[in-house]
Amino acid sequence: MTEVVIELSDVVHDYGSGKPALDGVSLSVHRGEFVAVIGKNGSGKTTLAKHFNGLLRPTNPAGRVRVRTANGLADPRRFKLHQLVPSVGYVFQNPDRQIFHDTCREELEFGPANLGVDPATTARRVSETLALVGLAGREEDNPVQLSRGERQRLAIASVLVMESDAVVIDEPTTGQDPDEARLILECLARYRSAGHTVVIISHDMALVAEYATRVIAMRQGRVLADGTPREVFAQQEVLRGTNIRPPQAAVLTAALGLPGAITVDDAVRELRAAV
Ligand SMILES: Nc1ncnc2c1ncn2[C@@H]1O[C@H](COP(=O)(O)OP(=O)(O)OP(=O)(O)O)[C@@H](O)[C@H]1O
Repeated sequence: MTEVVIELSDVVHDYGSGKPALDGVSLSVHRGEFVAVIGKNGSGKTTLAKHFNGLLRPTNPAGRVRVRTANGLADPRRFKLHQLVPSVGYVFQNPDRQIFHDTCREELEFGPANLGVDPATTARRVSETLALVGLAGREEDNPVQLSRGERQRLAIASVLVMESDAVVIDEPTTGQDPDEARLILECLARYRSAGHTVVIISHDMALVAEYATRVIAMRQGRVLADGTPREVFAQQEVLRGTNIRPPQAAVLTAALGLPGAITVDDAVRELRAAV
């Protein structure tokens, strides 16, 4: 296992309703993982993710969060939010609504400038990040000229450009067509290949199966299952009642008594091997 970048221990979060949105969650995220947090609406995914960068804090005295900083693992409470950006970046749901500038370049310069990154490094990062998200050469375009999917990728790029160790993205593909959704996941996979950790919240099980290295399934504020996509989607009995639908390939091969294939390619391979 690589080093821990985010660690939660016995985290409870109660917004005040008396029924905690997180109910005793302990887990560690390691460097280089591509984690997908899944679960039905209201299961606590966003509340969990907001603990990863100190946006929310445990409401129980025993709850503890630590994130990797330049000086090792530390409690986010010791830092102002912007001081944690080098450790964990966060992309909110509907980041499209957070585009403010007149050009793609300015949109991407904003974060590094706030962090005090020098102009030459910022310029290099802006062009590299635009290339990473498939928007090379679009520096001077006005974001309103971009397609819906391109705007989503620009909004994600505005966080990736800060080169946080880990990036947490709440529902990166919601509202996107399948091709665009795949492009977005490809961008995140490339970001991960460059040595970063990626955590997404997603309802798209086929893409989760294909891109995530680890799946955390949530139910009523607790971790219901945690493992590789293959391990988690094989637990169809456990997932029943959560409205998490494993990818079709997993359902098909399970019904045929073949061990957990989770992508169409896997299923074809397993079926060929079985006949
Ligand atoms: N700011 C808040 N104030 C009060 N209750 C909240 C708040 N945010 C979330 N909740 C409640 O906490 C629970 C978990 O919500 P959360 O948004 O973490 O779930 P989720 O799995 O991310 O849902 P979704 O898939 O709909 O985004 C829900 O019952 C929700 O109503």
